[in-house]
Amino acid sequence: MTERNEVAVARRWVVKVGSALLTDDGRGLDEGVIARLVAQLAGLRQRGCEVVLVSSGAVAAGVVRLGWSSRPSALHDLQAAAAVGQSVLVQSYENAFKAYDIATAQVLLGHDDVIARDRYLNARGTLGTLLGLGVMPIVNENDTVVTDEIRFGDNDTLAALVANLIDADALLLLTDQQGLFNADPRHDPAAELVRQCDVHAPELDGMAGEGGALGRGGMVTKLRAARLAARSGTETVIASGREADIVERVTAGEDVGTWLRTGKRPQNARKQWLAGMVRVPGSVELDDGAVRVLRESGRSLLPVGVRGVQGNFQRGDMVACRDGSGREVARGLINYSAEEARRLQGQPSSAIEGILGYRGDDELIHRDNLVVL
Ligand SMILES: Nc1ncnc2c1ncn2[C@@H]1O[C@H](COP(=O)(O)OP(=O)(O)O)[C@@H](O)[C@H]1O
Ligand SMILES: N[C@@H](CCC(=O)OP(=O)(O)O)C(=O)O
Repeated sequence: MTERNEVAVARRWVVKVGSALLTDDGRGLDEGVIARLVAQLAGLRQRGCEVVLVSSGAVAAGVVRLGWSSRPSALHDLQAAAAVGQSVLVQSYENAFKAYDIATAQVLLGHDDVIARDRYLNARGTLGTLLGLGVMPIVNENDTVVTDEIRFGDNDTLAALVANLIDADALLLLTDQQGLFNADPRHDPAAELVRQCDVHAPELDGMAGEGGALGRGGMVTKLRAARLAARSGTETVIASGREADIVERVTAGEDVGTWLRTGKRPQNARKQWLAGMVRVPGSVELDDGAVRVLRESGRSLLPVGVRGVQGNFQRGDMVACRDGSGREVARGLINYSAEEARRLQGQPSSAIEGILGYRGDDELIHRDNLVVL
């Protein structure tokens, strides 16, 4: 068993492909790279893994499709290019995945979708459903509407947030270098590849440099992304998308690229992250049965087990769950507003539609979004 076994056991993957790799030295999409990548991702799926693809390349593809000679600098031109190029990009992927009988889904996310908790739950639900359906989600930033202040800019950060969102076991950042070197190899020919390191090791900060002409963030954002991904216990590997069979080799646990180790089990880390959320605008009081079920069987909280609702909160807010004596037994992200929760308390989930007039989630708080204290 190699040390990379912790990577090889990963079943849920986020694979991110950067512009530097995809875009044929700025001349548009490199269809050869896309075809090879898609073949490998189809293979990963065949081996029983779930995959979400985060792909850059919209702006570069749009610039070429519009017949422009270089990447513009004005925001609206960049957004127009992204809108045009995104169609080209997903069309290329859809064509390529079709050969493997895999349907694709375009998922465009912005900052609010992964930070605001109601949208967070929606994005999480949709991605989970797509994975369950065997579809390949292809994620990019919603470049057309984001403004400078709130854009991720680089897709490394977006990929890490997607990894948090779906509790990915591992994140693979494919770029144009073999991995993270101890200095930028473009400027230092003696630079050596870091094969593995604790993701939080401070010495990594001095090694990671800026990106090239095409990519946006360089290794700085890849390192930051690996640290973000570690919050949900996700292991990160940075590797070269130019190397043959790279996806297969990384996912099989071969010692290739740079492995940034989290050193923590996924579930614990995600729960720690949830537990660390500071704003708790309300609480629900549970009956004894619900307290027992949460404590002993780690199940979801259903409306039927709730006796009272305090405070004012929205869907997606963190809410404390208290026992009859007011002691906090758990906390989690709630699926309904305070006003709705008040109407649902004590009721069976089958009554939700009749009470609210729409069919929401069966659970008040799903067990994946619940931390028992
Ligand atoms: N320590 C380092 N090790 C490897 N690459 C580095 C390092 N520091 C900076 N880089 C640069 O980061 C670039 C990859 O990032 P980037 O251009 O943003 O690509 P992508 O589009 O794949 O995200 C590499 O081409 C490399 O020149
Ligand atoms: N959303 C942008 C990608 C931003 C970008 O270049 O990211 P990356 O190459 O991953 O650093 C696009 O599709 O053009």
